[in-house]
Amino acid sequence: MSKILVIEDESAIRRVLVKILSEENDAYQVSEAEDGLAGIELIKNQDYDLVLCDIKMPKMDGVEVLEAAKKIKPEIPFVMISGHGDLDTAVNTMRLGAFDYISKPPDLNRLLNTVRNALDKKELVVENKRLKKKVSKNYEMIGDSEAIQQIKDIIEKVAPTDARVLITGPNGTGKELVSHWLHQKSDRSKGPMIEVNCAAIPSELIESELFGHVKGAFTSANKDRAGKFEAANGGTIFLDEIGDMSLSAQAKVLRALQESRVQRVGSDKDIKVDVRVIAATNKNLKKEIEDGKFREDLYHRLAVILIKVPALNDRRDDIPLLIEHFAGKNCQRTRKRSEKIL
Ligand SMILES: Nc1ncnc2c1ncn2[C@@H]1O[C@H](COP(=O)(O)OP(=O)(O)OP(=O)(O)O)[C@@H](O)[C@H]1O
Repeated sequence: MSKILVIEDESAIRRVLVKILSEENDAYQVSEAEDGLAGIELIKNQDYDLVLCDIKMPKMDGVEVLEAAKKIKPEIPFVMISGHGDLDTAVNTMRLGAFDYISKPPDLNRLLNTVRNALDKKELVVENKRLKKKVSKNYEMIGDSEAIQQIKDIIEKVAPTDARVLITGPNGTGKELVSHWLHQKSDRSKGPMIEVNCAAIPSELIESELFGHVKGAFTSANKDRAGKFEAANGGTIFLDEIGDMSLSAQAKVLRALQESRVQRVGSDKDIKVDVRVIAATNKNLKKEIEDGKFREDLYHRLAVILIKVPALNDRRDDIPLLIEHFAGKNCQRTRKRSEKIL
């Protein structure tokens, strides 16, 4: 069922619109308001999937209705109805967030197409929200221990800055989870989050993977290819297991960090990139530096903020919560009833 509201002060046009829409589809449930004030009251109290709104009306005009509705229910698409003298205003309302406009007298085909498109868009917006919620649920960080609280506090403080972060801790302790939240809570969250597992890529391929290559740079390079740094432009790159990166790749990453530029393998052309770097490792990088396996200058560039995720052994209070969480998830997946275990 799609709930549509028609706000129009000219009763003849309002009646025509309500009739056309109600007869077009049984799933359209159409309500009407005879002016902007009555319309905005209905929008406040009901959930509409679409509003058709006249521009020129007494008391509160269509632009004011649109602006007020965007503040309280921004997800509702608006289709503006424009008369003779207000076509320019109709075009301008698109900048204020209107989905589209139709002219009076309404052309049947255009009206129905616009209504269908607007309803589709609403569905997509709602679906998108639902999926985002689901994704963030999958990334929920469980734990009440002081260590986890501190990590959450640091994430809140550091995420909105562009500071580089090095996350250390044993395998499986949630380093990737921390990197996810650093990205999600940053201004870059609308940009890409590109993850590279440096340990999983053979050392001879890592440079091409990170920085891309040009055709002919090596035997299998049969076309130009962008690397992960370019793909992460405007967002975040997560270099997981950075302690396993070769020294020559480390040198190139260092240059990328210092100059915010990369060069594809086989090319000497600089490409500017705007990328926030988050790295993680389960290795003791200080020890790796002593052994000559990790560059000290790179360490200092990466560890502007250092987040240490402790092993579960050092935060045993979190174990029952994690057991409940994973058991519950498993029950959901297998559609079994979850029971309290501990
Ligand atoms: N505190 C937590 N709350 C909920 N799930 C967690 C938590 N810590 C870890 N997990 C889950 O455990 C799994 C491993 O976590 P994650 O990949 O973040 O660890 P990691 O430290 O990056 O591991 P690795 O060193 O192997 O890359 C993931 O499925 C993650 O969602």
